[in-house]
Amino acid sequence: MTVRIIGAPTDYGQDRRGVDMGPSAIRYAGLSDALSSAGVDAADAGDLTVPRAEERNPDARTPSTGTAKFLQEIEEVTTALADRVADSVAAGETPLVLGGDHSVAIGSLSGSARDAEIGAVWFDAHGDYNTPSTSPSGNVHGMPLAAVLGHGDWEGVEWANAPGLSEENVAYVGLRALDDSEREAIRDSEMTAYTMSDIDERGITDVVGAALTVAGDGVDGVHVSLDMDWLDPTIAPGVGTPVRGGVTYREAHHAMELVAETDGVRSMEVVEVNPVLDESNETAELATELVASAFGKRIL
Ligand SMILES: NC(=[NH2+])NCCC[C@H](N)C(=O)O
Ligand SMILES: [Mn+2]
Ligand SMILES: [Mn+2]
Repeated sequence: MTVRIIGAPTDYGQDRRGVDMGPSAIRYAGLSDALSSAGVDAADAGDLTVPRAEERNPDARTPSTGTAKFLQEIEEVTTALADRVADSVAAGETPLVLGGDHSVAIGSLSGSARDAEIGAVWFDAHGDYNTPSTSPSGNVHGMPLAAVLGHGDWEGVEWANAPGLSEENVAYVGLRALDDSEREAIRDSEMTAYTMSDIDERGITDVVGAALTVAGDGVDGVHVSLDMDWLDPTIAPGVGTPVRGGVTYREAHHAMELVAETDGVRSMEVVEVNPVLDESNETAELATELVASAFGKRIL
């Protein structure tokens, strides 16, 4: 199996600078070697070209509601990313996107879903199901799932919609921080949502197994989206929107080991690593380890 590494060094989806350095931090943590030790061929396509915010639209950082900040920039980045991801899948590879903030998922998912039906497992503290009118922050990293599914204001926004992904094949794992409107929208949707409480009650093995089944049901493949704030901030401090009560080190590894066992992984992304907020690159190192587990690395 060839894993095609695609860096997406963008921070346009949120307010805390530095997450654009995520791809460097993850490579520096030894991603290629970790993938080789998992037994896959790693081919690094380098980074997408992302224009600096300072050159573009500095005023757009002013907090606002009723909007989606840097939407023009995000459209440019994610449409370029979608092409790279689609090309990689078409070449028989498995693309691995390195964020960047979670807005990159718009590109990963629409690229992976081009000419195909896919499912998605969303490992995240957050629902990322806001629309410009429901978002409390205007940050697009809180909206990518709504965008690709065409929910609310995102309906008919062609560059952002991924018609090959339907709600029935989306499963969240580890939710614990939802905005009120988001909570309602997720309940009303056809998506399956496993919260941290479900993990407490059923255990990680059961929950991840169920999520993979939902995502993989009747589709051509599954996209795995790993937001590093899914983990507890004590082990993954280098993220912009940390939330207490996340999964442990072992739960995370075991979840990724289960991902590797499915065989159906079509594409993956690891996002929200912010080296500026990190402690000696430990979040990037953990991201690297988890990716290796997701691609088959085993203890014995
Ligand atoms: N990918 C993330 N870290 N998303 C955090 C989203 C936080 C909040 N729900 C918002 O929409 O602003
Ligand atoms: Mn998150
Ligand atoms: Mn997220």
